Amino acid sequence: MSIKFLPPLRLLNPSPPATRFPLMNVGLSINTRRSIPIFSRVFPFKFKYPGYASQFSTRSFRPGPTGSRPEFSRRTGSKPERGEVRTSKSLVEDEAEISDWVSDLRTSSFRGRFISEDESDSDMGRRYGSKRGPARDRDSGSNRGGGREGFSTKRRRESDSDEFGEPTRRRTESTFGPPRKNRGTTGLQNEKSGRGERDLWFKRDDKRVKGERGFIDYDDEVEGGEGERKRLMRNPGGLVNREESDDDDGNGVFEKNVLSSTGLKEEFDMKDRPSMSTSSDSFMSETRFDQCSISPLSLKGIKDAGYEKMTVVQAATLPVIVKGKDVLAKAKTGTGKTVAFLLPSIEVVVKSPPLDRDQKRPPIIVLVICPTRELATQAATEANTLLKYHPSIGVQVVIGGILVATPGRLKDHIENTSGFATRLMGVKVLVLDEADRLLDMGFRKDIEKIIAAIPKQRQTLMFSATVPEEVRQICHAALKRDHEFINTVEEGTEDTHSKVRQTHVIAPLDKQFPLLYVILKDHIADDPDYKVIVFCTTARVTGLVAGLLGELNLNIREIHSRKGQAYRTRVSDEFRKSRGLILVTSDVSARGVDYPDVTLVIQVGLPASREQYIHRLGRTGRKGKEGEGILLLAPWEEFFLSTVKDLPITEAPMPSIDPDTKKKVERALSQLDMNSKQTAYQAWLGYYNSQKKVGNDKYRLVELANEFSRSMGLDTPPAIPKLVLGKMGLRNIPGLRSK
Ligand SMILES: Nc1ncnc2c1ncn2[C@@H]1O[C@H](COP(=O)(O)OP(=O)(O)OP(=O)(O)O)[C@@H](O)[C@H]1O
Repeated sequence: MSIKFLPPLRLLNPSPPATRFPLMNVGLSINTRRSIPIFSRVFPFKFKYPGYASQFSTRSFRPGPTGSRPEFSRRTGSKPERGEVRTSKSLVEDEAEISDWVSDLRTSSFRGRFISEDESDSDMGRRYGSKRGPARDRDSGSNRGGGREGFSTKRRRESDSDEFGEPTRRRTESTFGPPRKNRGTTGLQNEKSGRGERDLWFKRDDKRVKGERGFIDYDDEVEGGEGERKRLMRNPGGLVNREESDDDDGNGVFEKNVLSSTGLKEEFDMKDRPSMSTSSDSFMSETRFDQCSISPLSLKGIKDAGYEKMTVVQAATLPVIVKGKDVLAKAKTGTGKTVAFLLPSIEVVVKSPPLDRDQKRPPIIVLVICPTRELATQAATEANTLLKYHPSIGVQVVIGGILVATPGRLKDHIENTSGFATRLMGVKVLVLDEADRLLDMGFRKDIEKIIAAIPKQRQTLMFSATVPEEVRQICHAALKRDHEFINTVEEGTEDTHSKVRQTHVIAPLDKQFPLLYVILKDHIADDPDYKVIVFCTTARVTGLVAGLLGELNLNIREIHSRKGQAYRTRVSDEFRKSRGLILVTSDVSARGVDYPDVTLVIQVGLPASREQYIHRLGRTGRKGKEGEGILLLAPWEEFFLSTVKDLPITEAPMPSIDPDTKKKVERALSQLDMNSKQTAYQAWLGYYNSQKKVGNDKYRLVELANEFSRSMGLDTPPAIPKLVLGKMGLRNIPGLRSK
């Protein structure tokens, strides 16, 4: 598989000097934990280590009206505070499902042209002495920031990874205004926490001003099926589901090259790390982008995107990242993490010395890894937005690029594409988006390979809405020891948004289809502008539920691995723009997908993990909006609630199912074709077989599967191929029929 580089855009003019970062006023409480290996501690107000003391002013923090704690508890290193290494359960299908959503992005929308011009004419080049010649890692050869440990040194049980699907982001349109291109202002500008703000002071003390130029080159590929395959090899129970999604483990490779920017940048130091006001759900800071040391051309792109103020995670991480620190950042869903890692990464490209224009293979300077192709696409789209004006700055020399990729294909290229490994030697910034997902067993081997293929001397950024303890324990594999853990989720508050009401309904399987119908009907009656996502456990079960709801005349769309790329892209776009629609989906849509204004998220059946519950729920209540989440479980799945007991999930009053509704649902079920029930049954069995708490007792598992079969209106459970039963370890279990 080869990577084709499309002609990049031309840069026209050097950019004027960037503004510095004088003041950062963030409107939210942030926990920034500074951690140092061995002495991992939380220093909410006081920074014990001299290196940081110099960065933070001794000014007292002004507490917010809530009198809350300070922000930025910072931790360096990732020594676990407590708690065991949580095992992760291997599964299953859907993370590779998204693979082909984005083929349209191979089109010219991302293409530009590259015209190399004589740099000597560049005003910037004259003034700031930009060098020509091959890009090089200025810091190569040393690892001043501290060592990184290999995965092998970390404890983690390999047998059970507990996540299985991560979707993607897409953000062509914002809930806060017209499509990005036309947006002038956004509602976000008005979304202040209003609760006790504190100032963040920054001081520029290393006043290096440089010319910069960049070349963005982007190759987005299908997510790594390989890692998933390996994972499933270890977990035969997952094979059934994986087989469901094998068909979309796309081989498509598409790319764009965007010639990026030149900007003049003054480096800044953060003098003070101020406190934030404490609205646990306000995600906006008081800091405007134009107060920051960002190249003016990026600022123009930001303005066009309708962004004026930074979100809290952006304000919290930018000053640390631009100082060159490794960062592990945790911020709630839908709070702008993508821009948080892209913006400073772009600045690194912009600052890099120019390449010899004859260089055929410009190095990759920033490597962004996302678990799914869709997420990679969204990140690239966001990068494109931020880089919108960079092509006009007239840079004549390509100096390097940004590559957004999924782990599997990236690994393939490292192994099979000639010259690719050399290009990777230019990597200065590695970003792991959805870091916890990328570090779990499904991807870890690929990530190890990738990390081995890029320079040790680099900056690494990891972002996610969930950072479980085991990730903190293994993150040294990628991060320097003195990295900072920036947690924007205030300690003592939930990982979910308080504006999202969460309830659970416990009902036996035979009641679940009618209940789902009643819940949806009620919601539609309440809110004519409804926009609902229904998450199901596997692709096949998703197909079945979609079929059923369609038979019941609800306005539904479905997205899962069994649907082709063009269909998914179309449905995804439609759902993004529409109201009055229900999206029935598997976990391909669980992480990162940026659908605006989702009013309700329903999760049917056991979520693969606590993290997966949080990410799925995070499809609603984005950018500070309200939302609702309902978790529909069978009584034997109730144990899951203990894994999310810190979240405010209350018991919902049991909706009543009248006899007519019951009959209507039964009739609709009887209309569904037998094949969809058979495949759903098999997939259901595979999914729960891989869920330790359910799958450990095979006899009980089969009883439950047959209960599910009856809930679909079948008197006799469908027969399953012997081979599949063997792989699942279910041969000779009473109650199963084989063929
Ligand atoms: N400073 C900003 N002002 C206004 N909107 C912003 C800003 N930064 C990002 N956004 C928008 O906020 C939305 C959510 O951003 P993003 O998808 O990056 O969130 P996230 O934190 O990565 O979510 P998830 O955890 O679900 O992946 C996007 O539509 C994005 O365009």
